[in-house]
Amino acid sequence: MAILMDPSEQYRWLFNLCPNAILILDPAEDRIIDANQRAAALCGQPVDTLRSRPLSALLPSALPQLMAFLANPADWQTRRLGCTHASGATLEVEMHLSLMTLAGNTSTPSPEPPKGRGLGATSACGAHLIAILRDTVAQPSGEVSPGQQQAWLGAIIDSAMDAVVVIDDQRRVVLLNRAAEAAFQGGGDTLLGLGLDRLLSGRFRELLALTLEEFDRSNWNQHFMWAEGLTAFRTDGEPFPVDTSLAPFVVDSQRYVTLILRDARIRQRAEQRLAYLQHQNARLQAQLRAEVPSADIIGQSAPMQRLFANLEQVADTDANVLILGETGTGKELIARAVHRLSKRKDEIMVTVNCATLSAGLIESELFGHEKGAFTGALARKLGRFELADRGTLFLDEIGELPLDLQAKLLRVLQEGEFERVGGVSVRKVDVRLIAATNRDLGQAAAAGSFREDLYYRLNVFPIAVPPLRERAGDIALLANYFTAQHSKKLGRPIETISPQVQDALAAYHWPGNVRELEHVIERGVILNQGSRLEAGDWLPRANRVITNPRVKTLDAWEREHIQDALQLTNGRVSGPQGAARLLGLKPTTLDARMRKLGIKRATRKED
Ligand SMILES: Nc1ncnc2c1ncn2[C@@H]1O[C@H](COP(=O)(O)OP(=O)(O)OP(=O)(O)O)[C@@H](O)[C@H]1O
Repeated sequence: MAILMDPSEQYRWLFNLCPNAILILDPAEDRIIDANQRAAALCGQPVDTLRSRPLSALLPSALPQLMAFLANPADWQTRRLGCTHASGATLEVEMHLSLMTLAGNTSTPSPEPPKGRGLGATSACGAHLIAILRDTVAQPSGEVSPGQQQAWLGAIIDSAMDAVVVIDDQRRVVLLNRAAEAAFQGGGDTLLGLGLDRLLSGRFRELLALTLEEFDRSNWNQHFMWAEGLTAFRTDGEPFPVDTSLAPFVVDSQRYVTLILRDARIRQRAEQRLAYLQHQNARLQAQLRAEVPSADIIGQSAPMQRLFANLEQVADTDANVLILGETGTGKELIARAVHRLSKRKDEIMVTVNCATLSAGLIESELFGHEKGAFTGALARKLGRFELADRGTLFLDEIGELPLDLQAKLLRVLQEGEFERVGGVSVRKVDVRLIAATNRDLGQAAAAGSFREDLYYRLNVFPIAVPPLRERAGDIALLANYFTAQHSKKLGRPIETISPQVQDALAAYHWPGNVRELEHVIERGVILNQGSRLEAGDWLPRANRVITNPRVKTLDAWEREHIQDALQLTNGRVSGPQGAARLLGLKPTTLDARMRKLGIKRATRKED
């Protein structure tokens, strides 16, 4: 550790740092002139008290020896003698004496002894003695002298991996550790006293100036600043990137700032590693999902057979796929099947539900953001496009994507390029897009709420998933499939479904499609006692008959239907007793619908 101080301060500092107890004695006046911290600790008295004590009280047995020394300094050897502690106890110490003239020269021993005899004669020639005491008894454990503490602190600062630099309020370097010497490639002799500005980039200097102003405003009270992405220069002018913390402190009314400089390349490497791990994590999660046997796609009806044929045709091309269909018809299941049957099956499939992300978040979710791009962007984040690189991105409910993001999405589809939020560099990805919606996108495009060019780009290969009511033949198949699944899961011995149940299921309109059917069957399995699934209150009631469809818009009908469901569930939206389950919708989808239709949630406490 290198340090810059004025000479008298430096003397005091070194004096106190010395691991031996030092006393400056005036034998003629029989008094102790000065003592260091170690001497104070050894004698058990503060320095000020020691200074006023007669030395005959502190070193009674030493007086004859002192006189002998003054008579013939050449004879002096290190002596063992007793020293009195504040408590009255006698300590065993070794004493080494040197002669000090008033001019400050020391001699050990002096070749020319002072003239005269005795204490008075010594004083007359203006000589003082330096007595170095070393206690010969081991230091009791745990007791650390201030000098030792200073030495330790110096060693600790030197062992820090980060560069530590202390500057005064003129920005001159007054202390630096070994790491700082290595970082700046200069020793204490070059750097101490140097204006630190010479080693900082313009931006760093500005930051330092602003920080000092800030410290001034806070009256130099403890305050901490942190900045990243700065540049400092080695003494040979070579730049290096740093992150830094700045902390002010005051000693004897002098103001200082400690700068801890960390090589920013360490952080940058850690960030790259984090990005890689995020990517790996997403990839492994996707693999895990793919390994969980996903529900087979059940369907023997003619529309489903046509769908399967289309799906196989498009899967191993890289064409974008648009899956259309009412809610709960199995669009996500189809999207997974397209990915599984494609060349990208060993890569990740990343899913984003555009309806569940707030308008403010969706851009950074899709495209990522740079650190500090907006309030709360504390770290760089990869977007779903980057995570899906080389794999598939499934954009569910794409009809809900805000218009401004539709333009950005179009650019990725056309050029495979985008920028992170708050970023300037263009990123390239290789992503296959599968999108799904239950809205009529063609109509939305005609009405201007969806970009026409994007619609055409997505609509290259549309797959329409038929609603359950158009494939009545699949209802029994699906009912058997879900009964077997849920019986197994719930440990029920159900093997068949009664004809009444089959009839009721076939007669129902299934507005919530397959999801609704699955939930109904699950309820039936829970309530059923025997080995055959029997009819009961759990079956859906007869369909609502729309007597005069022209008096109500579809939205009004939907609003009323959702409100009915909410009334039945006491306003509860999600969970097993929630309206979403009753309607065969995902809670997030129901939430989005309610927002769109202006239906307010009564309470949120249970969700
Ligand atoms: N043909 C099918 N065979 C077996 N299970 C199916 C089938 N179709 C749908 N399901 C099941 O129905 C539920 C709803 O399916 P999915 O989430 O794929 O529908 P969706 O059309 O994407 O719904 P939403 O429009 O609400 O996003 C899932 O549990 C799914 O496994």
